[in-house]
Amino acid sequence: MTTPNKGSRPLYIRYAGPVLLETPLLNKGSAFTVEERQAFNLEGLLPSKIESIDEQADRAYQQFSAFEDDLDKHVYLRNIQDTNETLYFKLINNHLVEMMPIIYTPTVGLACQKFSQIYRRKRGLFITYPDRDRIDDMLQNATKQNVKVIVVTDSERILGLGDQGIGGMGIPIGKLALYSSCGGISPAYTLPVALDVGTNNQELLDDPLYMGWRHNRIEGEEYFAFVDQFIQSVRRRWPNALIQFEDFAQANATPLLKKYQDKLCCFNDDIQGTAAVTVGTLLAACHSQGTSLKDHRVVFVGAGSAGCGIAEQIIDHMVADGISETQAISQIFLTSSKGLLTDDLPLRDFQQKFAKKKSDVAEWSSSGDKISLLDLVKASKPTILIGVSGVAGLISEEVVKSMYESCEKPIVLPLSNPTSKVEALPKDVIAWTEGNAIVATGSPFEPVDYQGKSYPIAQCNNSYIFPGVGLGVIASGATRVTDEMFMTSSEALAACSPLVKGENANLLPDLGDIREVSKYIAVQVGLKAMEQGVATKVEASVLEAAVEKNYWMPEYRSYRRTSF
Ligand SMILES: O=C([O-])CC(=O)C(=O)O
Ligand SMILES: [Mg+2]
Repeated sequence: MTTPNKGSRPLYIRYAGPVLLETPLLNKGSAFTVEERQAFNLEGLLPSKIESIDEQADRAYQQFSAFEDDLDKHVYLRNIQDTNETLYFKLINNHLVEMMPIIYTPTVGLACQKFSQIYRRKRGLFITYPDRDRIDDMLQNATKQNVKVIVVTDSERILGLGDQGIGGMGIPIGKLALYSSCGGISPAYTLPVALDVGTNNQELLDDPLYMGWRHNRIEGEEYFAFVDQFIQSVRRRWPNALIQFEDFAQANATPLLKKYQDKLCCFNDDIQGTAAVTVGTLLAACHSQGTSLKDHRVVFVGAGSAGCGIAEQIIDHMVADGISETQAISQIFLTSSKGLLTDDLPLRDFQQKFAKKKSDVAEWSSSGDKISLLDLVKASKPTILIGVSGVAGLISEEVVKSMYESCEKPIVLPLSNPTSKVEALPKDVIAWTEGNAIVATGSPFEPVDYQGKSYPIAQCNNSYIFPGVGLGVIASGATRVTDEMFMTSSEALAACSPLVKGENANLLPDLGDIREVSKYIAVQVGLKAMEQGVATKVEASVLEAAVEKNYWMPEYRSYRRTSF
């Protein structure tokens, strides 16, 4: 990576002595120079050898490699993050492919479940319901002064693991680590937030070590009023900050997005980010097959906000490809535990438009009652199958084989996270379809060997999207995140797919290339923001330069002392 950094400019700082070594954004540990050690009262506090960041990273990598257990590795890395953020990101950048599953999906899921057991040091803000009248003060206490990106969760639906109380804080921390390592947004500008509205997870409530508010979840009007208090405080403190909603339960995710989408710079990653990466993956798959998305039939396993969000974006693309919205909707089928969504079932707002007329499809049911996934696959002959249910194993051998009977090259995306929740294992899908399926998953999987051939499994995870979208928003100064900006991010991702280069290449770019991909997405998203009038218009070359300029790389800056 050769991106120029603004790192050569010295930084004027107020801290010295042990406090400087305890400030993760500023600490350089053994890399403090002789002059800095003298100027900042550090003499005697460190071993004498002055090290480079590369030497430090080599030592840290050796220590990391000595751990066998992934959660231990996670704790180790989190500890470096809380001690020296520059070194943390240097290490992650040097070993992104190996470390991403440790700092993010799937290990972060376990870290959330065990948050109170593995807790070491403070990071981010915990905003607890009983303190709701002091949120302005709490935002003043944040160690970061110039916050540009906030990832906030209320932890009610952490990955596919459900309510994790304040343990959900692991997710904003993990997502923001990717903002910095993949999206080049300096950690000085990022803030993870956990809204502690209680938990309904009895195991946590009974756990003496649980560190959150021991109370059942606040719901309804009080809940929405509390979230609004938080949002309004953020607007007062950092009016231009981008807010990413993460892992809210379905029942709240869509209303919150609808409420704030047009009023502030925000998005919901599980709805819009997941949809964008999925559509990007589908576009890449279509491109490799020489097909158009508008000619596909899509079955969803799971009909929550993520599934409906993906379905919405697929429809937008089908319409852009030239078919009517009605036609597009007729090619999309969503199933929940009650089978195919039909108009005789109780439906959430966001599910309504996808429900089929029961009278039109009643005969598809083999039981005379609900239309099961298998019934649906037999009747609708899908070419794309997407798992967003959070339930392991729902995409069965029978279902995939039945799909394969009427589709030579099925596209199968079991997307649920973490790995333990995946709807089907890639190796099974490949075997059930005699090596003919295109498979992508939400969590990382090793390539599959089938009959002497290796099949790479793309990780269709929103990490391909949100860092680039965030960088694009910041670099362009966008004030809103529109649906069209997400649509653009899908197309930009698909344009980076290496599959076109060879039969066995991966559907999505290598993680090792994710920084370049994020920059490309950022520029496209920024241009779209300008086109839509939510960012000030500049030449593309000016935006490209802004993306480069905003792209932070983990290198130490030299320090000068501010006069006191
Ligand atoms: O975190 C991930 O890997 C993807 C995601 O947003 C989710 O599953 O909630
Ligand atoms: Mg999420």
